[in-house]
This record gives sequence, structure tokens and C-alpha cells, in this order.
Amino acid sequence: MTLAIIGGTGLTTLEGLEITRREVVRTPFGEPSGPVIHGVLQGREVMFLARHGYAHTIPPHQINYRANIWAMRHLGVRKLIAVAAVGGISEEMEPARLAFPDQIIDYTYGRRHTFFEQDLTDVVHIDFTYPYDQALRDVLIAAAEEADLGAVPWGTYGATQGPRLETAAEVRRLARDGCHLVGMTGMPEAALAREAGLAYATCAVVANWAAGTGGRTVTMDEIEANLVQGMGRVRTLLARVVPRL
Ligand SMILES: CSC[C@H]1O[C@H](OP(=O)(O)O)[C@H](O)[C@@H]1O
Ligand code: HPA
Repeated sequence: MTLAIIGGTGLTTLEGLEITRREVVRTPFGEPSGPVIHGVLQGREVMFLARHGYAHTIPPHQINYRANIWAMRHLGVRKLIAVAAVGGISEEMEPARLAFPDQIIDYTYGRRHTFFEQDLTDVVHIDFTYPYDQALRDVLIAAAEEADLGAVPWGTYGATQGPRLETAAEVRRLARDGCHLVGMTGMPEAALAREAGLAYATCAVVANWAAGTGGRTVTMDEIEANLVQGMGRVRTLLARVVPRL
């Protein structure tokens, strides 16, 4: 089963990946965020793509999610681990922690969010009751437990439009809706992966307390510092997970 990792904020390169080639993929939906990197990690072939581009220049609402997922499928990927920075809403979701969300609420708008458009296909309604692949989540959760990473094995990811961060009132609404985490890229990525038949799971990395929680505002300095720590945990996690998939 070919494995790929999509990295987000704080993960534009995959440390330890012995790169074998970079592949530019043309898709019917336009350009992916960059060339797909092929390499070997822990003795396994892995592909890597930086969601915001390798120089982190593409904001969340302008990512070509369809091209990224189509490219993965085209290259034979069957399992896709998404790494995503998030704000922590509920008290378990402390900065620098990892979490493996099990649900999503989509607050985004105006994004090209499906492969099944009238002019291309018949009307298709995918089942999305459980938006993440449970078998892939199980592997991530087990590896994080073994490595004693203190990760949270659940959570509802609220996907907001960005690129601005949320207001305090928006975060209160997200909390009332049942969101534990907030990020800007979880949708439509997860739904497109399901439409493409990929097993997809997210490793969320808490970058900050969400806006207004505990009366706080959000600074880029804290986000960067927490992501340095959190991405260290992601590397530990991937080193255990990759050989098992
Ligand atoms: C202030 S950082 C916000 C930025 O980080 C997250 O990106 P990703 O999910 O790709 O790691 C979030 O969704 C925003 O795009
Ligand atoms: O607080 C946040 N909100 C949305 N996206 C994010 N990505 C990191 N932190 C945040």
C-alpha cells in the first residue's frame, strides 16, 4: 500500500526522508501545491507533499485541494497521513500536543470541494459519517501510545475559512458546536480523499490555544515555538508508523 504524507504549517520537509526524485504531476484540476517528493523513510517508500508549497506561500483558502488529492491517487497512493497545525479549543488540546481527530465540522466556503461535478460524472454521494479512516487512525494512536507522546486519540476538527484566525465569539460557537480543535485545511481535503478512495487520517499538532480561550489572543511567536516542539513529536510518531503501513 503506497503511503504519502501531506505536511502543513511547520512541516514543509520530512526530516530523514532519503529523496529519490521530485515529480511534477499535471492534473485535470490544475497544479498541485508543488512537485511530489518520492523517497525512502525507515526503509519504506513514501511520498511527501507540502500543502502550502515548499516555501509556504499558498494560503489555506487557495490551496488546490483537488489537484493535490488527484495527484496522490494518480501516483498510486492508498494511505494518506495529513499533518495539520490547529488551535486547541477544549482543555485537553494543549499547545504542542498531538491529536487524532475522529470528526469534522466544515465551516469553509467557496472552495472547490468535490471531484463529482455535473459536467464530469454522474451525481455521487459518498458516505462521510466517519470522515477519517479508522484503521489508519488505529495505527497512529497505537504508535503514539507506545512512544508515550501524550497524544489525544479523538477530537472534532472545525475547519474554518481563514486565512485570518478566529474571533473569540467564533471560537465560543465552535466549542458550542462540539469542536475541540480548529484549523483551516481539514476540508475539503478529507472529503476529497474519501471521494478518491484513499484511506486518510489526520495528525493534528496543537499550535496555540484558540482565540479567546482563557481571555488570550494568538501570536505567531507562540505558534512557531509550539510547532517546533510538536513537529518533534510528529517525527517520532512517523518513525514508528511508517514501517507498519
Ligand atoms: C497560524 S497557522 C494557520 C495555518 O496553519 C494550519 O495549516 P495546516 O493545516 O496546513 O498545518 C491552519 O490550517 C492554517 O492554514
Ligand atoms: O487557532 C487556529 N485557528 C485556525 N487554524 C489554526 N492553525 C493553527 N492554529 C489555528
